[in-house]
Amino acid sequence: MTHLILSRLTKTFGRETALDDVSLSVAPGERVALLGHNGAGKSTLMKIVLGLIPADAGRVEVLGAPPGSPQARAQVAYLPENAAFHPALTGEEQMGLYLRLRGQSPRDARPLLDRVGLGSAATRRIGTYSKGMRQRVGLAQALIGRPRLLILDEPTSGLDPVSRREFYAILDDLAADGAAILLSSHALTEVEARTDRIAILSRGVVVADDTLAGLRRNAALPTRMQIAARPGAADEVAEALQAGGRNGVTVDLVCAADEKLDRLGRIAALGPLVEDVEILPPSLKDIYDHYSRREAK
Ligand SMILES: Nc1ncnc2c1ncn2[C@@H]1O[C@H](COP(=O)(O)OP(=O)(O)OP(=O)(O)O)[C@@H](O)[C@H]1O
Repeated sequence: MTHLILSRLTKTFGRETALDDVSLSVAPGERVALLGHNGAGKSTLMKIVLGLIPADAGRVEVLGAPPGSPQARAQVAYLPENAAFHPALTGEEQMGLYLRLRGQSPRDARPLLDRVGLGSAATRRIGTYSKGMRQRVGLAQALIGRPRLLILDEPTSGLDPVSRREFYAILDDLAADGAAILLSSHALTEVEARTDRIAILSRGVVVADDTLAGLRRNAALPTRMQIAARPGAADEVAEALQAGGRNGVTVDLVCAADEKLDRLGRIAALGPLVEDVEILPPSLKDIYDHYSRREAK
């Protein structure tokens, strides 16, 4: 069973179309990133999945049940963008509170905090935690009751690369245990690490839904090459390759994705005139901009 199915979802607020014919699914064990600019519709989509607001049209299935139904709620966890905790409570006390609210023993607080790497800070007040640590409290809270679908709203924004990696490592374990994960973000650089699929929302429309490799391939953006010429040979190299840019001994070349091998062949044919070649593939930002600029289909 696919854990989350959205089919032809539409939601408007007055004259504002927040979601326009959105279809998306997340299978067990899959980590899907939902990317989009401010106002693209990410939070609206999540609120519909959680059953907090209704869609105008379309179908939503959360673990085979309607969103917000007791069956769905029992198996769905949510981490809001700015999860707030009581600063005077320790991590353990705060988790104990959440556990009691879910009808579970507060004794489970410690193992949950251990799981997100907060075991050693469990008895410290949350007011003294860093942003990364507070995000982990949020994740620990989301893990209560072994949810099968996790909805995480910008969980990695503001985290440093190490915290982000550790966060993804926890998500890896959850996915390996069969949970489906949908997380939102503004930036491809933040989710590139370890998600299985990336869906890009632009003005309420899904403009791309693919693996990062697939997005890269389909965007077919130009590749840059920096060719280090032998001292004194830059002009000759630039001319032979009909390259525009030149910076000292380095010749810059921009070519279409499908011309890359041909260009490399020509560079290799220059033999000793060339000392080195650096290939700079399109950046994640270039790829994201390519899709998010694309008009709705
Ligand atoms: N309750 C509401 N009333 C009116 N308009 C709303 C409401 N909620 C969302 N919108 C509008 O719907 C659109 C999508 O908003 P949404 O919050 O889903 O975007 P988002 O992708 O989550 O943005 P952000 O990254 O800034 O959180 C926006 O144009 C927003 O102004």
